[in-house]
Amino acid sequence: MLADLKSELLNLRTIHAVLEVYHIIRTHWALVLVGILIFRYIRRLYFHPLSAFPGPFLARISNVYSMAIYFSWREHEIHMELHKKYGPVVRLSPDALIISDPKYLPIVYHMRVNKPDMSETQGANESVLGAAHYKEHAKRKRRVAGAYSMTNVRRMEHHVDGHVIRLIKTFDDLYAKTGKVFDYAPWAQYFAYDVVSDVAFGKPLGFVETNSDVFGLLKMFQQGIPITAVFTKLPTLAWFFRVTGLKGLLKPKPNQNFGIGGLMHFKDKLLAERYEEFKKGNGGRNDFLKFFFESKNEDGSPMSLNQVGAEALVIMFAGSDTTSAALREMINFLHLNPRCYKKVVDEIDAAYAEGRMTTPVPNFDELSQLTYVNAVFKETLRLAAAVPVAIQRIVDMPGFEIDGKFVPGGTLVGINSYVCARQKSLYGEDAEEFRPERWLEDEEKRKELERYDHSFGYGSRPCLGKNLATMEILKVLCTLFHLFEVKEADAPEGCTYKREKKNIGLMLQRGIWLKLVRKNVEAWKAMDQAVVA
Ligand code: HEM
Repeated sequence: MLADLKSELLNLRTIHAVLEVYHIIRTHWALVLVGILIFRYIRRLYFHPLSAFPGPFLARISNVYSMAIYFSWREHEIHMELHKKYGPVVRLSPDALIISDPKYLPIVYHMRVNKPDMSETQGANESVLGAAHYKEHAKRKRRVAGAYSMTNVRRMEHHVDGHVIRLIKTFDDLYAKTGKVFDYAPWAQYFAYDVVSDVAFGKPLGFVETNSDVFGLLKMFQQGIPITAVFTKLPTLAWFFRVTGLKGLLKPKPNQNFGIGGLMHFKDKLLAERYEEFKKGNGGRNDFLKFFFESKNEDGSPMSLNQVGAEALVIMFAGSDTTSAALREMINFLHLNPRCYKKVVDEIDAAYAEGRMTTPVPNFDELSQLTYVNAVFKETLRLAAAVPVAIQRIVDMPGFEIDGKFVPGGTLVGINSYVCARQKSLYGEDAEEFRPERWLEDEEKRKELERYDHSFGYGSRPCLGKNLATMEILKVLCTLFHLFEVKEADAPEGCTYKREKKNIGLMLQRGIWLKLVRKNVEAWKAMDQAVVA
C-alpha cells in the first residue's frame, strides 16, 4: 500500500517536472534555443572529433561559412589562402576537412570510398555520376564505361571534326574577314555544347550556327548549379526538406523551364525521338545514345529509358563547361606566356609542313604526337582546374590519421585540384608558374606528376570523358593556331571586363578578347572546300 503511494507520488512528481520544463520552454523558448545553439557551438569547437583541426572560427561552428565561400565565386582562391594560413589540413565546416597535400589523394579518393548523396538536387541520380555508394557506382560504370573508351570515341571523331570546321569557318567569316575583335569565351562554350549534344543526343543544338544560347540552355544550366550547391553545403536544410516531404520541390523536373529541369525537358524530347527509331530497329549512327541503348544491366536487362536519359544528361553537364573552360584557358596561358605560344605554333606548323597533319582537321593520332602541345594541355589543366572545388568523399570506418590527428569515419574530406596543383612538395619552387616543360624534362618526374595528376578526378571515379575532351580541345587549338594568327586584343570600347573568372563549381570565364588574322598556309585549301554538314 505504502509502496503504491510512493510510486504514485513519484509519477506525480515526474509529471510535474515535465510540465515545469514545458512551461519554461514555452515562456523562454528564445532562451532555450540560444542555449541549445551555444551548447552545439561549444561542442563543435571543443568536443567534436574534428576540433583538433585548425580553421576559421565560423567554419568550425557552422556550415554557413563554406556556403559563403561558395557565393564569393572564388572558392579555389580562398581554399588556397586557408591552407597558407592554417596548414595542409583545414576544417572547412563542422564536419568537413580540406587537404592540400597531393600525397593524400590515394587515401581520400581510394577505390571503395563513398561520396555524399546529391540525388535530391542533381536530376540525374540514375547515372554513373549520381551513384553515391561505391558498389552502385561500380555497377553503373560497368554498363557505360565502354561508351567512353578510345575505340568508341574514335567512332565519333568525324562528328567532332564537323564542329571544328563549323567553328573555324564561322570565325573566318565573322572575325578574320572583318578584322573585328571578339570575345572567344562564349564560342568555346557554344562549341563544347554543340559537340556533347550531338554525341549524347544525336543532334547538335546549333549554338555555333546561331551564335546564341539556344533555348537559354546555358543560362538554365548555370542557374541550376548554385541550387545544388546550397543543399550540398547546408545539410540541415537538405534534411529539413527531406523530413518535411518538401524534397520533391528540390528535384529538377522536366516541366520546369529553368535550371536543370529545363535541360531535362529538352533532353527528354530528343531522347524520345531517338528511342522510337531504335525500337523500329534503327540503331542509327555511332554515338553515346546508340551505345547506351544497346548496353545491359547486370541482370541482362537493357538500360531503361530513364537510365539512358540520366547518362545523356550527365554528358551534357559534365562534358560541356569543363571542356570549354580548358579551351579558353589554353589560349589565356599562351597569351600570357609568349615563349610557349611560339613553341606551340612552331610545333604545329612544322607538323603540317612535314605532311604529318590531315587537313582540314588533323586526326587524333597525329595530335597525340605533338609533344609540346600535349604538355601545354596538361600544364593548362594543372593550373586552371576546370572543376576548382574540393570534390568530397566520405571517410569510411574507422577513419585515418593525418598530420598526427585522427579523422573519424563519416567525415567529409576533399582536395581542391586548384590547390593541390600548386604544392611545392610535388611541383617544386615554380609550382605556380606555367611551365609545360615540367612534363617533358625527366621521365621519373613525369611519372610522379602523372600519378598525382588530379585535373580529371582521381581514384575509381576519374573523368570518363577524358578521351573525348582531349580530342576536342587539341583539334580546335591545333586547327585554330595553324590557320590563324591568334592575337590577344584589348576589350572593345564599352566593355570593362577582361579575363574575368567566376567559380560556380565549374570555372566560367569571359573577356578573352581575340583578333584573328588568316595565315597564308596550304591547309586553308581543304578548309575552304570543306562542307559543313
Ligand atoms: C577538360 C574537360 C573535362 C574535365 C577537366 C573533367 C573533369 C572531371 C572531373 C574532375 C570528374 C570527377 C568528378 C568526381 O570525382 O566526382 C569528372 C567526372 C566525369 N566526367 Fe569529366 N571532365 C571533362 C570533360 C568531360 C567530358 C567531355 C565528358 C563526357 C563526354 C565527361 C564526363 C564525365 C563523367 C561521366 C564523369 C563521372 C565519372 C564517374 O563518376 O565515374 N567529362 N570529370
